[in-house]
Amino acid sequence: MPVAITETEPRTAPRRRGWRERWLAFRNGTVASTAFQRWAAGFPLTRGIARRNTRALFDLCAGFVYAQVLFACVRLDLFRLLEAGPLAPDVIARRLDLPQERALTLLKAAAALDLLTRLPDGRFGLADLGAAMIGNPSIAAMVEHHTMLYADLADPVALLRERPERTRLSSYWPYAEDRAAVAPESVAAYSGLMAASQAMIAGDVLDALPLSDRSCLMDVGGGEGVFLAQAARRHPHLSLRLLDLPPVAERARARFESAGLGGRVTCHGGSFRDDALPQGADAVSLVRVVHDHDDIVIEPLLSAVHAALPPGGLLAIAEPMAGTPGAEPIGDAYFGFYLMAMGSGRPRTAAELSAMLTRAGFVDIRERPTRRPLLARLITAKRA
Ligand SMILES: CC(C)=CCC/C(C)=C/CC/C(C)=C/C=C/C(C)=C/C=C/C=C(C)/C=C/C=C(C)/C=C/C=C(C)/C=C/CC(C)(C)O
Ligand SMILES: C[S@@+](CC[C@H](N)C(=O)[O-])C[C@H]1O[C@@H](n2cnc3c(N)ncnc32)[C@H](O)[C@@H]1O
Repeated sequence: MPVAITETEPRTAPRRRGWRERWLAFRNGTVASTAFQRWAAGFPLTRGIARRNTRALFDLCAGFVYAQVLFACVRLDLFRLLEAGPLAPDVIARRLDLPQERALTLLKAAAALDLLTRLPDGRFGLADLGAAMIGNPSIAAMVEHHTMLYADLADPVALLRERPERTRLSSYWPYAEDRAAVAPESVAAYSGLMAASQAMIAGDVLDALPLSDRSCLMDVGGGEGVFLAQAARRHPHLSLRLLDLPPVAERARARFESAGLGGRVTCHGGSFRDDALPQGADAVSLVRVVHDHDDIVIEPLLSAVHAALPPGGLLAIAEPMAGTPGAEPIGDAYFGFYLMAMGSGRPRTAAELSAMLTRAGFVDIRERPTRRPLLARLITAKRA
């Protein structure tokens, strides 16, 4: 069921501000006091909250360590080693070429993080999170990719203060650097990563996206075409178009040919910043594209999509969004800092996207719930 998009940003009613601020000042002063912290950690009615807060703050301090435990598991291919079943620590140590006590340190850390489980006989096997890594190999690719992100975030204050000309991530995503042309060799890495990780979201988005009454879908910034290939299989009546930078569109063309879909998809190489959009589609998708770009790029793009659609034409925006209930750190913290390091774009709330769509002339703007909104949410809009 589509749902109305409402403002999720906190609003403070001016009349209540004085009361709220006084309460916050009292609360913060109390929580900051070490005497109160000690008391609350012992008092039966506050003990649970105090322990949760201590743990939450500790987890924030330790996040990098936890991430590096996962990174070591990925680098050593530990999850695949355990796919066939649990193994004893000395066997694992030999297979990973690690000293026994170091292997045990890793195994115990991974078990503490719910990646592995330790059986009563001392062997280690996959737990839920480790098993999920096997089913989604693109998570491992993201974990490897994070070495670049963490290098850029080594001095977060410098990143916040200055806008560096170049970062590891801006070189990785060359279109973020606003270069006139993007070379074929510079798109292979990011296109491959996007094609792999698209597998995690295409199904969720297509489950929620009504396409049965459409005849032609154009995926703008469609990468290597993984999203369109899934759309093609679900909707045999649809004709399909993909627009991406020329070297990416070329990779998509090759992928469609080898999947036997060459006859159904037209690939256009061009830039949505500089070139007119191809005409003729009655549905357009922007999957993980809007958040990559600043408003100065997205506002004209939405107007161009509006102009390229016929009356009643459908636009779909799918991406992780800021302010997603239960996933706030993914939008505002992870993608906020990721995109800042990349030097282009920002995570937007559904309400912000909705306002941008209204300004571009779209109507009937609604959110269509997806299975895993933390990975991708979907907003559709129509040309009147
Ligand atoms: C079997 C029985 C009886 C009981 C089991 C109980 C049960 C129901 C357990 C649940 C088990 C289960 C189904 C677990 C599933 C877990 C899943 C699916 C986990 C998925 C995790 C996904 C992750 C961690 C995704 C990470 C994605 C990242 C880091 C994406 C980064 C994206 C980037 C950097 C994109 C860049 C593009 C740009 C530039 C911003 O546009
Ligand atoms: C983050 S990727 C998303 C790819 C794909 N939609 C997905 O979700 O897997 C953004 C895509 O937009 C493309 N792109 C960036 N700037 C572009 C431009 N000016 N014109 C056309 N495509 C562009 C990139 O080449 C890349 O394929």
